[in-house]
Amino acid sequence: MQILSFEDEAKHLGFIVDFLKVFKADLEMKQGRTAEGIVGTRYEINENISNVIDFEDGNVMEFVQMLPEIRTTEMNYNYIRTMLERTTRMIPKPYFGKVVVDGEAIYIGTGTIKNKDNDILIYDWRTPIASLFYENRTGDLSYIIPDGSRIDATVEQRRQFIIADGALINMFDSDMYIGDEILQNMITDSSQSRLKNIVSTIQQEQNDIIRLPLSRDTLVYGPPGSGKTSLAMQRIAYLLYQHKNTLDPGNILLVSPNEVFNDYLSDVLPELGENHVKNTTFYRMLSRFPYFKGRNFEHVYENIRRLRESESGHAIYEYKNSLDYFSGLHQYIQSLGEAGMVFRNLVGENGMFFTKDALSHIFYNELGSHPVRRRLAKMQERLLVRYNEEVRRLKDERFEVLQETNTYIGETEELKKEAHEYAKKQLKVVHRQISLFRFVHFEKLYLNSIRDRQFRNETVRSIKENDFKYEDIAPLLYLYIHVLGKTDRKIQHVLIDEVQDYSNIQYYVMRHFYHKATFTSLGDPNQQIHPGQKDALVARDHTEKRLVQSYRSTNQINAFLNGIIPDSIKSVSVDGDEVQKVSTDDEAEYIKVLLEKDDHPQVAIITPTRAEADRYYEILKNDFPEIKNLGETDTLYNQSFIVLPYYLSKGFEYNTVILTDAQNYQDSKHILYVLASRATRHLYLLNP
Ligand SMILES: Nc1ncnc2c1ncn2[C@@H]1O[C@H](COP(=O)(O)OP(=O)(O)OP(=O)(O)O)[C@@H](O)[C@H]1O
Repeated sequence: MQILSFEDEAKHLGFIVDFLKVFKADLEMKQGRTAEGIVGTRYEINENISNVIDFEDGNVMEFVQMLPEIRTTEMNYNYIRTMLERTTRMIPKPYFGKVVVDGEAIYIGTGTIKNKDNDILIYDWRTPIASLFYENRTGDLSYIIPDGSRIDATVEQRRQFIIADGALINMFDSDMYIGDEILQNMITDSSQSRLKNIVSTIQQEQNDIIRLPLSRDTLVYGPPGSGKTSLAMQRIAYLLYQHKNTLDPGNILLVSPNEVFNDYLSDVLPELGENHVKNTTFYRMLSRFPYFKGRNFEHVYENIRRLRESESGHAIYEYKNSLDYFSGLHQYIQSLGEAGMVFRNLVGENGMFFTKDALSHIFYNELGSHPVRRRLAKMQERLLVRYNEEVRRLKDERFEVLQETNTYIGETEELKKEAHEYAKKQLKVVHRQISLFRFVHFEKLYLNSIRDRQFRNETVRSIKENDFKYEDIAPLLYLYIHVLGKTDRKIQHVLIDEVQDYSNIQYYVMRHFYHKATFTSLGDPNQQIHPGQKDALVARDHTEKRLVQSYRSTNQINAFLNGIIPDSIKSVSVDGDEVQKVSTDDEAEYIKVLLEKDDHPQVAIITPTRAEADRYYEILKNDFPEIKNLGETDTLYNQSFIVLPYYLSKGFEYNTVILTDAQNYQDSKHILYVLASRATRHLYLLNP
């Protein structure tokens, strides 16, 4: 094998950059021409055809004949646009890696580029053969092609490149990640935002997970900084590439603890283009069902705060999230076909429309042979028929009254309209109850599922006050989804980040609702910051993977983390300052002096309460005008200087982290662990 020197590689890069530039110019020209073509065809259609479509004349046929041509031109246009976007993006950095496989050089970048003869000049990192690069070693290896078969290959060389503005800066022949300079540079580069595109330094254990088949559920556990969120993103890009004919971004859902991921995704994965992957939170699932509109549910943040700040509330929280309650709820749902379904009276402005007993009679006696969800659907149909009859009856009745009292003559149509409006108004509430299935009393069903009397009474009280707790969301959704058979069939893959923060019942709500989807769930049991204890996740038929290495924080910070939870992290990072434990009477003053003295590119001041975050913000905002007080529903993620209460820090990463009043976490080692692991370079604990 001939080993290319730096000069040879620089020459090759020059050739590729020139090729891309010419390719780009060519695409721009084609784009112009295709756009003109589309405009021209549309013009022709507008001028000659659509104005006078005439079946006799035959120009409909002419139009139909033009359709494939229009479609091909538009597809062509879209293809050119995608290629142009890709080429423009790749000119400054066409590739980042190379493997020489059985004598052939394979250059790897963020998209595939071919020349006119269809030779591949650059391989997309998601192609099967590019997988060899991420094995991080040379020798006899193999990779898997889409039909599932394994191809043996001898990797003779593995090379990484640092390229900027189309010029070769450096290159490394590397077959081990230890001493991987590019990875080290990336880890220590604090100038970047939280989530970087890690495509050029994906590690072997991460690569294995990214490339797991779509058809199986996967559960990934790994310590803070092991790249779980990053690899969730890369996995999305990978799956979309692998299944480009059957999967589009709209078929993938990312469930994360906060709302910021849409911004990340388009920033981090430019290869996804403009197409957006859907992102949701568990809480936001509620808004999919208008049944729950008008009910006030506690947010997860309020829930954590309430439980941390008060002695009470823990027992009921734990009860409702327990496997015991969940299995009871499930059995209860199974038995509803036989007995126990609860209905509401349907009452309009003018009195009773349908009693709950009558509804129950229909459900159990008239429709008793059908499955529950079918019965309810049929009941809804029948109720709507009854509603229409009643509207008609009320309208006629009203029309008569209006006619008798009306002093003008000849306005029958207007009177009919007025009577109709009146009738609909009388039954507006009833119509809403029917169409939203509010004739089923889900709150009552929920209460009946709570066997513990005291918890049941407590729940009755909070429901009466329209003060639903966070832990009420999952059982209510579970009931609603099961009883009515509601599912989302569009989503084919769900990625749950921070899965340790969900209880079994929450997890199964998602499993059942997205029942066509397979799941990749990622988390870390050591990072559960919710104060309530819960049973471990019971996930069936999962491929379970564990990550061990952590790429975020300095060795000193990782050592500190291992001090909190022994042997939890394997550090592959760099050395930095010692973790600072500071005793001070005036924490705010200490922070001011600290931040004025040195340049800290990104700082997060993490406080034990919301009130404290507000207080620090007030104290610091004059001296540091760029400071931002992070709110509970903010979606920003790349602020250089923020103050935030601890429960909002999940998933963030900051160059410098300052924990105020750190003695607050003395008895909550998991929280301290999460907070300390947000720091990449500098960690200060004030009054620990
Ligand atoms: N292979 C890699 N190459 C370079 N950087 C990496 C790699 N894997 C992870 N990182 C970096 O490590 C940091 C942590 O990654 P990420 O946030 O994905 O970890 P996580 O496991 O989700 O952490 P946490 O559990 O604390 O939320 C990020 O800055 C990420 O860019």
